[in-house]
Amino acid sequence: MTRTLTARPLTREAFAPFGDVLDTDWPNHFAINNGKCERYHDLAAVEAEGPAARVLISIFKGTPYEMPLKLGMVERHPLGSQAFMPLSPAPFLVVVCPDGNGEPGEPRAFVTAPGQGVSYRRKTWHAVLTPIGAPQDFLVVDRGGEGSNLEEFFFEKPWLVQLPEAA
Ligand SMILES: NC(=O)N[C@@H](O)C(=O)O
Ligand code: NI
Repeated sequence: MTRTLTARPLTREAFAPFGDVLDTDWPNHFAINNGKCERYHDLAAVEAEGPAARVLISIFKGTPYEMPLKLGMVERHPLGSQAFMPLSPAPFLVVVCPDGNGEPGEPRAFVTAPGQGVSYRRKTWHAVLTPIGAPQDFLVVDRGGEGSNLEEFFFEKPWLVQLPEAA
């Protein structure tokens, strides 16, 4: 029997065990540049550990996945965080799992608000970047350097992740 879960709207509180939400619903903000700009400060910590570690800024041009998502694999980055900030105001699907002795526990699925991003904390199990309905570009901040920064886990039975409106 296929295991199904339904994504719910992303909130800072629900996502807190897995990382940080990137949006301007954030108390730590202040005017800069003579008041011509508002800085939403320190939304997430960037982690970059291990040999020759450095922080990378990249652009990912993502292709949408068919929904409901057939989730067969989650991954994690033991040496660094990974942040995805969409360059267009469309929701995308975020799936994370708690860790249980080095293996992912039951997934939790979220749909971002348009324009909202996420930063996965180091070692957080997550599905790969999952745009919904149309191609979407993202600014990505993650860890470069030597050593392997990728662990993958393949579920014995895939999860079926549906969007809220499909529930
Ligand atoms: N492979 C890669 O850089 N991206 C993944 O880590 C991902 O989370 O999408
Ligand atoms: Ni990743």
